[in-house]
Formats: sequence, C-alpha cells, structure tokens
Amino acid sequence: MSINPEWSAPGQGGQSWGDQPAYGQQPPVQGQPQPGYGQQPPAYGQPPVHGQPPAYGQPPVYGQPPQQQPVYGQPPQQAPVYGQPPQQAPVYGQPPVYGQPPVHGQPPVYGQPPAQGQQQPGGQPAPQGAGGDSVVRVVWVYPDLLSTYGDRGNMLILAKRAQQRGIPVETIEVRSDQPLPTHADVYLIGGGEDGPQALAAQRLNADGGLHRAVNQGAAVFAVCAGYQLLGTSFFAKGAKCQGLELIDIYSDRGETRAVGELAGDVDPRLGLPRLTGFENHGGRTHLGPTVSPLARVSVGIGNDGQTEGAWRGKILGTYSHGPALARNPAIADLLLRWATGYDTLPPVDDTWHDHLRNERLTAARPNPA
Ligand SMILES: NC(=O)CC[C@H](N)C(=O)O
Repeated sequence: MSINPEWSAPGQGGQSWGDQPAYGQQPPVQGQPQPGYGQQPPAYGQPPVHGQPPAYGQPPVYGQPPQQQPVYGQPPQQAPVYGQPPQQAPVYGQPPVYGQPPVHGQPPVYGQPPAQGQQQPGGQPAPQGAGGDSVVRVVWVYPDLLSTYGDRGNMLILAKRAQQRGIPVETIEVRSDQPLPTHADVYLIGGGEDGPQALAAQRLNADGGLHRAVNQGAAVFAVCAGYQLLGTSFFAKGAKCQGLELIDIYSDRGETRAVGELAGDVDPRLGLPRLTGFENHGGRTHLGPTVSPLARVSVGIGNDGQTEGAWRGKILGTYSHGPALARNPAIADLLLRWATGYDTLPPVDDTWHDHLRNERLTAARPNPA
C-alpha cells in the first residue's frame, strides 16, 4: 500500500473529516464478497446431507424452507413454510432492520434467513469476514510487547459482544516470536513503552502477515503505540523508527507527555457516540490526506490537542486506553459489523458500559475553549 509522500505539515492536512465514504458506503474490498440480495446466512457446522432435512443451525437448501438462525437471547422465530409467502415483505429502499428479512441491495441482518423466493442456486456466498467462514477470528498482536492499561480487555469485550449475538468467535494471542496468522478478521494492537514498541514494529515489518491480512480485508484496531506504528514513522527512545505504512500518519514527540482523560466527538460518518479513554503518551501524531481523524478532542490531547486517532477503510487507531472497547462498546460493535458484513446487530445490555462511560465523561474536565 503506497503512502502519499507529500503530507501536509502538522495542523494543516488531514484535520477535516475528509471525503471518505461512511460505513455502509465503503467501496468493495478486492476479493471480499459483498453482502446483498439472495445471500445465505453464514454456515455453521456441517453442510446438509442430500435428501435430509437441514439440521438446526445449518444453511437452507434450495427448494427447502430456510431455517431461522438462532440469536443469543432471542426466542427462535417461526421458519417460513415452503409455498407460503414470507410473513414480512421486504421494503425496497428501506435500511435493514433487525427482525426483518434482507432487502435488495442492503446488507443482511444477522440472524435472519433469506426471504422465501430470494434463495438462488449458485447465488452469492454468505457475508463473511476475511477468514473465509462464519467464525469471527480475532488476533491480539504481540501481547508480550504491546499491552498497557488493560488492552487485553479489548479482546475480551469483542469476544463477549460477539457471543452475546450468537456469533461464533475465536480469539488468538500471537506473541512476537510467532508468525502472525493472516486469515483473521480483526487484529488488535495495544499500547506499549518505547522499546517494546520499536521491537514490535521491526518484527511486524519482517513478518509481513499484518500487511497481507489488511490487503485481504481484515480490520485493525490499534491503541497508542500500536496506533503510532501503523504509520510511516514514530519516535522511540529518541530515535526515529520505521513504521508499517498501513495508514497515512506519522508521529513525532510533544513537548510534554499527554496523561489523563481523553474525550472527543467521533467522525459522524462512523455513527458512534462520544469517545472516552485514558491517554499516556509522549508522541504527537500528524495525519496525511488519505486518513480521517477519529474524533475532535474536547478533553485531553489525542493526536495534537485538536484531533484524536485516525481511520481509513477498516483500520482504526486511537490514543484511548481504558480499555478502549470497554469504554466505547460501540467501536467493538463497529469492528464486529466490519468483520461479519452485517449492517445491524441485535442490541445487548449496555448498562455497565453506560455507567462507566457516564462516570468517566462526567469526571473529565473539558479543555479550555
Ligand atoms: N501508552 C503508549 O502506548 C505510549 C506510546 C509511545 N511509547 C509514546 O509514549 O508516545
């Protein structure tokens, strides 16, 4: 992936929301199936045997009534009867709603069977993540080098929120002396001190697995040191280090260390509530024209006191620890939607996340205007 060498100077470029398409309007990633009309829900378990009714949880067979995929915490819905019209007719031009069959041209909703008559032999494959099947695979990259302020929680929250929806999920922790698997759907990279951060960047560049995974359409969520090393360069222990060049950012050092609460209003195209987190970093990050800031800072420093984090496609970086996905569960759901191709996920109980968010956002002291 090439990076535009003519980056704007800090504070001049990449500071607007840019013209990236919003989620749901992203251009297709090469080699990735696009969810749409006539697609099947993800397959679970074994393929059905010819002449046998499909077992619970298996994909529907053409000519047989599709069965409802169960959703954790939801009562099973009645499967449509062959020869009978579906109970709810899809409405053209309406966004998909959980509990309704998929609409032509719209991504399907997790847990819904295709509507009767939409099932086509030889149709499009089911929406799926970069791993090529219905299991969402989450790799936690180098926890032996990059894991500060509870970054492990990001993996736990992501897995928990998948399980709560009945989405099969596999978590894989990959140490820095192991090759990085390239078949996963989401890669999590945590924060770290300068020395381990520099070593992690060297090893990730030598391994090449993260680059291959991104080219195959995997999502990346990176925090602090992990965020900095996604760019072209960063500073560690006073030395300029080569980054992964996966996004159009670079980092230098600030005059002071940024330590404390971090909050901001997220790029509206991502459809997320306010960002909240804890930051502790010496680096300052500058965005080129091909990435967008994740948020506009209202509390703390983030990239440079104005913007915080960056995103492009399915790569998202932030200075927010906390862990970030415990404080911002909507980001976890965004990653799950990117991984599964589903536009909508069933809601889950966010009571404790909301308590945490309210408490932290209330405690945070806004920057002077
Ligand atoms: N918390 C972190 O990940 C720190 C990142 C980096 N070492 C810095 O100080 O900027």
